[in-house]
Amino acid sequence: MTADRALIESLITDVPDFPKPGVVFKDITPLLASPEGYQAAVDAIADSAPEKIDVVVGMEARGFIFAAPVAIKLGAGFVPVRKPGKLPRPVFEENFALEYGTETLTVHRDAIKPGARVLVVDDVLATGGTIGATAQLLKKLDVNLVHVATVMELSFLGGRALLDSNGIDSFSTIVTV
Ligand SMILES: O=P(O)(O)OC[C@H]1O[C@H](OP(=O)(O)OP(=O)(O)O)[C@H](O)[C@@H]1O
Ligand SMILES: Nc1ncnc2[nH]cnc12
Repeated sequence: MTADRALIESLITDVPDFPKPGVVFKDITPLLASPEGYQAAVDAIADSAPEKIDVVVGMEARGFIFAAPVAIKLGAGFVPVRKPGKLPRPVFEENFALEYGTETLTVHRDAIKPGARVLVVDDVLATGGTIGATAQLLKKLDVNLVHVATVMELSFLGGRALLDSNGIDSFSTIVTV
């Protein structure tokens, strides 16, 4: 394990039974509060991009925290995928299930030019519902989803299967538990 990966892993804290009994919540706030840890996570995600990226997509809310600095670092644009009722112009939307409930994600219908090379960034891959729904939104926008990167993967929840079924063949994560 590299020193950066060990640092990042050490700064993510388990919180049992949040937001409901039986869920072990991975709290990234200590990582964000560490200048070295946060920088290392942003650098590792930016380095994971396999080719030139036009647009980095981040999902509300924790995805924004990593996706926006990665976009700046790559010289790319940033496009938010948001929860319902937040984007002011016409949207595409997708409903899905996650570890502790159900959710809907939306994106502006004209957010990204067709064919643009897109990197999707989020904090956690758990069931894969969030990334799967985002991939469906990006299909509607007819863009080229080049790579998906997260800070952490909860491998016991099997999210990779949903990535596969959504045609995502390029995925990386910094920490796997
Ligand atoms: O792989 P999945 O099962 O979809 O879970 C991962 C998602 O869950 C969390 O978001 P959450 O919906 O809790 O919202 P937040 O970012 O606003 O905290 C996390 O930030 C990921 O986006
Ligand atoms: N266990 C977990 N910890 C943090 N974020 C999550 N998103 C989905 N499951 C999660």
